[in-house]
Amino acid sequence: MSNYAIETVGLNFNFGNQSIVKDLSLQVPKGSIYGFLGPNGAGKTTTIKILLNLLKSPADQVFVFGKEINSNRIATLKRIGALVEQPAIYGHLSGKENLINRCILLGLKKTKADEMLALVGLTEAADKKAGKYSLGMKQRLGIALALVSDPELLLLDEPTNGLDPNGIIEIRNLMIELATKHHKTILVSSHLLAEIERTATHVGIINKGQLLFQGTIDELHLLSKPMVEIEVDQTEEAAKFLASAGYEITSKSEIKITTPFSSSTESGKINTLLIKNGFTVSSLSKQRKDLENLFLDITKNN
Ligand SMILES: Nc1ncnc2c1ncn2[C@@H]1O[C@H](COP(=O)(O)OP(=O)(O)OP(=O)(O)O)[C@@H](O)[C@H]1O
Repeated sequence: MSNYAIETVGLNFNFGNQSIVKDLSLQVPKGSIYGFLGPNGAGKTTTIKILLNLLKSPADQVFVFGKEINSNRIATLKRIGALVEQPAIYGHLSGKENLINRCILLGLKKTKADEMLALVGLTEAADKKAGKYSLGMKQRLGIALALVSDPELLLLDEPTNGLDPNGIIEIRNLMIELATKHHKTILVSSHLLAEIERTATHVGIINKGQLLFQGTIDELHLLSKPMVEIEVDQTEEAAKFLASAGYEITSKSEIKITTPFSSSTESGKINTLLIKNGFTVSSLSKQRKDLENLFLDITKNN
């Protein structure tokens, strides 16, 4: 049995003669929150639509819970809940009525509506017209609608797009709760790493339809090389001096210089060298490149 909720094997997809997804091999482990990252136009929505069989993939390139999607369409889709682009909500109906409608459509008990409202934290707003909901509440209702059928896999396409910081935190917490308490596998797309780095257990980064990185969030962290940040006076001269002493200068501003970290002893040597040569070092610290910059680097070089 496959350990992956989703596996694509060298997936290719074209719109006309434009190649949109290129040799994409995604591996989304069961139970993970998989952050599917890439800048605008990278091919995230297209891939999610392929996973939902809204766009047809070539045979034997897309597997959901180990089953080829084209030949197991209905059975597979029953196991997936999705929020792609705008949630399909009736604005003139309350949140609860929207959910009841969905329950009727799927032949489920209406009591499921209350359960879903509680799950996404909308119980108090149950009877309010959904058209009057804030953007964040609409997204949560969209997720509740996707969850009605109790799917094992949830595909969320940029669910935090346009939300304020509170809305982002609410969706983030909801995803964590769904994965940890309700054992859902979640694939969530975003163009901002910062939005999902505290939520995701795994990350796939794509640009121009190609996978540039895939691994656990810890593996991504390992890629970010540690640096030594030195706050010093006369940065221009200090940088020249360090360069002449054989140190690589990665960046320099009016107040600080950065150089790659090699060891604590080496950092100590830099400190001593600067002080002995008349510079005033006000601080020297080891820093890791933040993930957002790492993400920009990975996508920029593609
Ligand atoms: N129906 C379509 N017909 C032709 N080209 C399309 C169609 N849908 C998307 N594209 C193109 O496919 C590429 C990938 O688009 P996609 O929406 O998958 O990217 P994305 O990573 O989701 O970006 P965003 O974050 O902007 O939504 C873009 O160049 C887009 O213009």
